[in-house]
Amino acid sequence: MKLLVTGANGQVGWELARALMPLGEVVALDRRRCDLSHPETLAALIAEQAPDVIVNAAAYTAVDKAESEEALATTINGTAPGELARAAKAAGALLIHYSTDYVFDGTKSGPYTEDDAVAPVNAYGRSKLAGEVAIRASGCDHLILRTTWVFAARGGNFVRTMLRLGAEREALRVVADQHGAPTWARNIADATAHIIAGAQRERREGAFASGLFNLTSAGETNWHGFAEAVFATARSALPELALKVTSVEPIPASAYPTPAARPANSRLSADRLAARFGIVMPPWQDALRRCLEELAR
Ligand SMILES: NC(=O)C1=CN([C@@H]2O[C@H](COP(=O)(O)OP(=O)(O)OC[C@H]3O[C@@H](n4cnc5c(N)ncnc54)[C@H](OP(=O)(O)O)[C@@H]3O)[C@@H](O)[C@H]2O)C=CC1
Ligand SMILES: Cc1cn([C@H]2C[C@H](O)[C@@H](COP(=O)(O)OP(=O)(O)O[C@H]3O[C@@H](C)C(=O)[C@@H](O)[C@H]3O)O2)c(=O)[nH]c1=O
Ligand SMILES: [Mg+2]
Repeated sequence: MKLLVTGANGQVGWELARALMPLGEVVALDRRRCDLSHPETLAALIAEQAPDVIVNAAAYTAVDKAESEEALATTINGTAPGELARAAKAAGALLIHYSTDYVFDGTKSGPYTEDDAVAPVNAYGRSKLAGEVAIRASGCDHLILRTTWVFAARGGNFVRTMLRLGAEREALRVVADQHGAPTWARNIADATAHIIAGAQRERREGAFASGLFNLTSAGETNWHGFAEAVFATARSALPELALKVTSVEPIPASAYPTPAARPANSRLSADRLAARFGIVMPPWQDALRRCLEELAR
């Protein structure tokens, strides 16, 4: 089996290059070799590579910047996945694509299921929704995996931002009225490998159906709770990191103005993924500890 990964230098893309190895030949392309801001180049690239599976881990993920660059974000997150999907259809390949909790407005009280209505409140969310719609319209075999609050030992993410700020400042203020589940890129990649193996088995048996699945850590918190857990875990897992921070104040989002609005509820139900692929993701606290232990090494 030949698997083509886009966004090879991203949090998830980096982990995929390792996690997919047991499944076959992995060709992991970074932005330089596969640029989603030029969707018109993708059909030829896929035809030439002739993969059995395409895993699209490339995305425009700068949520605040997307407010002033919505056209570019939409090209990368909307138009390009549509082109990959049409190329996947032509090649008879399976497309795995990642989406986000930010397709929701966050007004639901419980966890969102895959059947809940979408209503993005920011440009990034609209661009990611455009990608989902374009993929569905292509008719290729696909699985769209919605994840949330991704972190990893490398790359840009909230954990690394908190470790940097916590080493610089004594007091931090962090939003406490946005709720979700931090998800480790490694767990996403490992789950993806398991999902691909299951999906390819289904496709061989003629039992495959394309679909949408939530893929997030078990448990929930808010950004303030996550920040406090980062510092508590770092104090034991990363003792050599001199943390200055002594106060982490919980604040409402209204006291932390940002260009992009963010949903208050980002919690996603994990039931559909468990039922189809038998995957139960670990609690976010366990993933955080393992990630920080890795940072220490
Ligand atoms: N990060 C998060 O919190 C969440 C992410 N997701 C989704 O999960 C998926 C993986 O995200 P994640 O790994 O966290 O994101 P990252 O931001 O860590 O990685 C995204 C990668 O995409 C690459 N990229 C950006 N623009 C282009 C382009 N024009 N052409 C090709 N590659 C490009 C970046 O390249 P470069 O390294 O050169 O900048 C980067 O390597 C995405 O679909 C994202 O929308 C969903 C929920 C939460
Ligand atoms: C740095 C900082 C952030 N915050 C707040 C801002 C925001 O509400 C929250 C998280 O900030 P971030 O900018 O890290 O989060 P953000 O970039 O919005 O994260 C999102 O990224 C995209 C790609 C997704 O798909 C989402 O699932 C989600 O992970 O923390 C504070 O309250 N205090 C701080 O010091
Ligand atoms: Mg961000």
